[in-house]
Amino acid sequence: MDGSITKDQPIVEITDNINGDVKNIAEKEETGKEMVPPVGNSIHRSSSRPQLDLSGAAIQGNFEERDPTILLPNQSDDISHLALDIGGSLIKLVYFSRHEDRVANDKRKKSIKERFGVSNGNRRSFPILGGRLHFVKFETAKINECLDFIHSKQLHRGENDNAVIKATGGGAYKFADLFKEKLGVSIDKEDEMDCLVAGSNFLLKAIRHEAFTHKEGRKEFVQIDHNDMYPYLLVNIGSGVSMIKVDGDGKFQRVSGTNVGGGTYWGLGRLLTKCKSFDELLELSQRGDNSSVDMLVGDIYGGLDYSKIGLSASTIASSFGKAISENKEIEDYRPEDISLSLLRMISYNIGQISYLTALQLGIKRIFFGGFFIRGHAYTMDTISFAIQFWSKGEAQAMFLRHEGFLGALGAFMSYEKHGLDDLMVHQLVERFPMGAPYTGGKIHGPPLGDLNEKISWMEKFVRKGIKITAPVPMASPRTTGLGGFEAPSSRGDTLRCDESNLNVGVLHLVPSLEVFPLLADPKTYEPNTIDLADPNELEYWFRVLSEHLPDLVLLAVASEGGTDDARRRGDAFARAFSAHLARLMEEPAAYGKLGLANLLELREECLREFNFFDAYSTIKQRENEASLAVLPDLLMELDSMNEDTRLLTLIEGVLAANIFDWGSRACVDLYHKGTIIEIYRMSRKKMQRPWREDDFDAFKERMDSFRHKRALLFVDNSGADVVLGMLPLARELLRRGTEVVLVANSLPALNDVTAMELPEIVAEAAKHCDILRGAAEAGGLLMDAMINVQDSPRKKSVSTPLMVVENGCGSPCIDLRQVSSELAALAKDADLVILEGMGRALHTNYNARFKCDALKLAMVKNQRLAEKLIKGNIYDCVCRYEPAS
Ligand SMILES: CC(C)(COP(=O)(O)O)[C@@H](O)C(=O)NCCC(=O)O
Ligand SMILES: [Mn+2]
Repeated sequence: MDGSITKDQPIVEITDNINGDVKNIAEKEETGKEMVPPVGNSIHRSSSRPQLDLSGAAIQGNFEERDPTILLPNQSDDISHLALDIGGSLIKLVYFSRHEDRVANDKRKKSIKERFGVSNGNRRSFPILGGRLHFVKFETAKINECLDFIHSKQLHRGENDNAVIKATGGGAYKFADLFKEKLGVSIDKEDEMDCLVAGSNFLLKAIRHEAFTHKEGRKEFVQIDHNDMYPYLLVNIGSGVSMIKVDGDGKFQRVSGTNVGGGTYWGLGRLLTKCKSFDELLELSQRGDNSSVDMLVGDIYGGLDYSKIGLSASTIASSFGKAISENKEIEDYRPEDISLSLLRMISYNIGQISYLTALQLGIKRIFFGGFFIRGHAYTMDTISFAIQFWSKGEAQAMFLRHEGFLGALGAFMSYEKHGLDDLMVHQLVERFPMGAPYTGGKIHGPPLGDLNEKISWMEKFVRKGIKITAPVPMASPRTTGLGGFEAPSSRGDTLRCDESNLNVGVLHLVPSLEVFPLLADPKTYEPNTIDLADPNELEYWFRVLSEHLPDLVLLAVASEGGTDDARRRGDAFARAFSAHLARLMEEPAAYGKLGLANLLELREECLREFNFFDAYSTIKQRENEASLAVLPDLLMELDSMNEDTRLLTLIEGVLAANIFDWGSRACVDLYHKGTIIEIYRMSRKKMQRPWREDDFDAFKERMDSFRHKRALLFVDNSGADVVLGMLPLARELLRRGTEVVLVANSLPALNDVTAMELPEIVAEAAKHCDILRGAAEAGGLLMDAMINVQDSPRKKSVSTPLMVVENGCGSPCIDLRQVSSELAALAKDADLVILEGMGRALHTNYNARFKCDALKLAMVKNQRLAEKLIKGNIYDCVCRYEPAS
């Protein structure tokens, strides 16, 4: 076949091309309204939940914009969107935004057509978003900032003038008049316990990585079984402490509590150390050594353990006990030591009482919440230790990532229509944009969603020479285990953009997401083949991603015309992504359980956050054109083969063409050495069997003896990968009478082909192939894309259909627990799944089991992964066939 390929095109000259090739695209604004195409009945969620009413939905503004505002004329307007928990020291806000907080008149709006030279036709090009749930906090002392924030975002605006905001906490009473006076809204007071329980139940049910244990500085997420969740003890540590036995939704009883809580720590701490804020006091404890204040077992036993009753020498015998025997005044003690001693005394006490309460009531699970904890490692370790110690290892403390927002979330849930009560894990996507959550008071993060302010804010940090790390908590303390705590490690000179240590991002509510119905066991499905728990692994992948960053920024900036504005955004993107990496390097579990797929997705999200929609658009287009030019020759050659040889050649072709991966450093280096076609040829030549993992014979046997009804082909990269690899394979399946659905990304990621780009590519390919033309017509693909196809008789098609569907994500990987409802609907009749590429077939689904036949095809383009996963080498291939399980 080598000889038959005639058209060669240079593949890359990265630096030359990036800046030279990209044309400046005129900015365009459109204000027209277009109807959103109706979503097919088969994929409509039926639900009792009072979710958004999408009937009659219409785009407001530019239809082709990425996440256009969608007007929902039939959605009742009283949908709740702000709730508060006004505590003694902090105000917590939960608010809902129905669409992205974007500047209404975004100057960067460009039509998809203009940008990528493809037609959008009347296909849906965006996910319909339910909305976003934001978590924000303010110091109560700075309530005016909170009021300003609400006002600036117009969160208090109901449709009618006498708007009501749900609120809980003492401040709901105290500040009701102020809200009326300043915002003209009434506060509807909700019971605090009701709210805490509602918030906690929601979180435990709806967020996958919500509850975790924290021992000796290590966080581990706990999978909560929704069918075996109750009863549990909820310990809410605010100023005081409440212990609530929860038996179900709305079913609970306050069973105990203690007046020694967060207020005690802060109050005593303020008196004893002169600290000005709770966070300052907590910060101080990081550098403390409590042994100078506390009386330890070793102090009593001459440095020895009291081993007979299981007490090590470093166990605290009496908090502050040393102060009685020494002739010292308060000034003689270090405030750091006092703060740590206080923190340990109070945390330990709460842990002990909680355990005794749980024991008395026969409760196995204890969850801790409340803003006292603040994601502070030392506090959590102390509570965990107390429970571990007193239960002799039988019980363990669990913490909640949204610990401080239970009340506010519960208040939100108390609106009659909130749309949350029934939401399920797969319909929520948590994202971590820079500066989220916004924090008022002492620390000013960038206001959410305002890109310009966000960039200026980051630039300010850099000018001051301060390192930014992304939101969330402090470094883990060094502890020595049972009772023997060493001094907690200091946070060094790193200033976080959010000192308040919140482990929460923005919750995207996407009602249209579904669990992929062909997963054999969704409960045990784990989409991260590499879970990065091994620190060496973590460090390696962090380095790879950091090293990739400069090239990516160049591409991203070029894709936006290389303007000053693009450069500024590129810079901010690089800083933001590096900050996330630094944050996660320090605390890998900060954003939930971390896998490689999460990191790769975070990078794409971060690009989008800074308005880089498709950094690889030019490369994708060039490679598509080059590959389409040689496709007719390839198809001719395939047609000259017999069926047996053809199937093998096709699988070889898919594996060979998977080499075109702009996310792999090794491959990008390779592209400097030849044209697309040269590299494709070279790659094919190397395709000697057996491949490192080679189930081809089993697959072939199945294909020879069984005709699948419908195959889902999860496609990967643009250019040769899809055009010379997956399309010819799709054609073969069609030829054998199997319906084919090409499953592609909803949003761009690296050089992956998107669902929006595919019809055009298929149409181009169909010009040279009757099978593809008939199938694409039958699948409704050519309605708008085929306008250029000449001489195509418009008779009613009887061919096996070829369809395209978006997968619901914008990542180089795929988490099959959250796919588009369209894909889920089409999957119901499918009996073959083909996953292609490293991201989807290896990083995420190498170990996934399916209810139907599955084929996983990928070239491994990373030496380390090759060694680890298949005990092979870079450019080795995987052809893993697994019959239905
Ligand atoms: C991002 C990718 C998963 C994309 O691979 P693909 O799915 O396109 O085959 C892959 O390029 C990757 O894992 N890159 C790691 C970085 C590197 O090896 O340089
Ligand atoms: Mn890819």
